[in-house]
Amino acid sequence: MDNESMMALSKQLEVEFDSLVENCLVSGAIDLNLYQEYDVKRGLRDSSGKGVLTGLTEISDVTGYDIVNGVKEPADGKLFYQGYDVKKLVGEGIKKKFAFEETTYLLLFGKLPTAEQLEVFIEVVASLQELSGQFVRDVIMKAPSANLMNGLQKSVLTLYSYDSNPDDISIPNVLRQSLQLIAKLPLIAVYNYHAYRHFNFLDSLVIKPPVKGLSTAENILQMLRPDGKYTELEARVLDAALVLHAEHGGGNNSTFTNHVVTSSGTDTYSAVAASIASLKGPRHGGANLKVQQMFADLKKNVSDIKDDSQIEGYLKKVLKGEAFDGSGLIYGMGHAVYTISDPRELILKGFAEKLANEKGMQDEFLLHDTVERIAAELIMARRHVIKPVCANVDFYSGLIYTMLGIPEELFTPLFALSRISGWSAHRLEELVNKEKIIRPAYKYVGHHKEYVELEERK
Ligand SMILES: CC(=O)SCCNC(=O)CCNC(=O)[C@H](O)C(C)(C)COP(=O)(O)OP(=O)(O)OC[C@H]1O[C@@H](n2cnc3c(N)ncnc32)[C@H](O)[C@@H]1OP(=O)(O)O
Ligand SMILES: O=C([O-])CC(=O)C(=O)O
Repeated sequence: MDNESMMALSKQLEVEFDSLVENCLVSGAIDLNLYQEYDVKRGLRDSSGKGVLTGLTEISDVTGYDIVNGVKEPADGKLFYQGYDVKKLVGEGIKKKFAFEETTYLLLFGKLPTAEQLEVFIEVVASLQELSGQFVRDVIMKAPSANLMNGLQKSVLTLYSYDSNPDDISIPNVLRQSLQLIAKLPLIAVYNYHAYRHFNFLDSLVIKPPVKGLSTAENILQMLRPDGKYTELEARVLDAALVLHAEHGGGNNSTFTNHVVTSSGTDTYSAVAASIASLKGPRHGGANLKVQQMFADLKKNVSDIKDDSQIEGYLKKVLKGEAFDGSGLIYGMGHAVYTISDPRELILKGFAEKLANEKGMQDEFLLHDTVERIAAELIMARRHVIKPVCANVDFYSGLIYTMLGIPEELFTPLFALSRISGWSAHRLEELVNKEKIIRPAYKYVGHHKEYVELEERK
């Protein structure tokens, strides 16, 4: 049975299927007024859009408002990891080589490492940075997925079978597993990409091991490229991007997912695979890929990318669900917490401009800048402004990765291999505090009915 027939229904069953779809649509529709009547916090938000308080954390602080004379005012976004401003962690003028490793240490252990502690930590991670040939052959090379995030989930879930103590959720064991996954995920992502390209597009299959002494960012670039070469600027920009994606509080969808599944007492591989599943979504980390695809679509539909009115026309169609993927969303725009700005986007925009000038891609940068400006105005005009709308971390990351020669299939996996540091820190925090199982309530709004025997149903 080939893939298509395995997933396809016969013509006759297709008709039956359509009526089942109809049932789903009717049965699943809940009267929207009931949400107000029962004061349901849809999307775990209150009526002002603020997230419902569901936990406490010391790992990071994400703010989009200032309190001025006791009143909440939209403000430039701020992001602190373990109390430190993320702008400082990225490194002044991006001079640091191991900023992502330093950030991971900080997130996991709550303090900045000394030079010696960082050196030891880098060595520990490097010693775990390997995947056996057997794992690459039996797991990564088998049935590669077009969306590498599914390949990442499969690989992470299968590592459970290679662990002699997988279900132990004591802190030492979970820390060991977390460090192993942090070390291995860059390899898993790059190897999944090579396998996908080889089996689907007949590209040469080059599986290179990581090189000891290189940073995670450098190793990603050297494992990805056939000649293994990269410039210092490329490695530093990627390192900075990894720092900026590493953590974002307990409430973002993939980290909250991790808290939810961790609270059930499940194993580390299942918890991380669940977070990867969440991050893949286009309203979360998957937005970086959608932004890239949306710009490609815009260029197909707009004859002059320097003409603001044509760009506005295209974006209006996107918002109406008449262009691009029909979702009505302009990807890379909007945020659940940030209002005036996302601090990560501002830093990434700076890198994007620098790289664009170096690589002669100023037009591409200017197009992003124009879309960012017009999209914010259009979204705010359309949704009767509850709060200002800004571009988010996913808006410029794809442009940066493209300028670094990183293929779009790896955009969201790059997010995952960075965010795993934050997920791990939150999983450990959940376990250290022996939290209760997370179990919100759902109000039943259906009707109780008498059971009817099969032969009596109409
Ligand atoms: C790493 C990250 O996860 S960053 C986010 C990445 N995601 C994206 O870029 C996808 C596009 N953006 C979005 O879908 C949203 O802005 C989200 C998911 C990020 C945040 O959603 P919310 O917290 O619900 O946003 P918020 O409360 O500010 O605004 C909600 C309203 O604005 C609309 N809106 C918000 N952003 C957008 C957008 N980018 N395009 C179109 N409409 C938007 C929503 O549809 C909603 O409209 P409604 O009130 O008529 O239903
Ligand atoms: O906080 C959020 O909701 C989404 C986000 O920006 C992230 O996870 O980086």
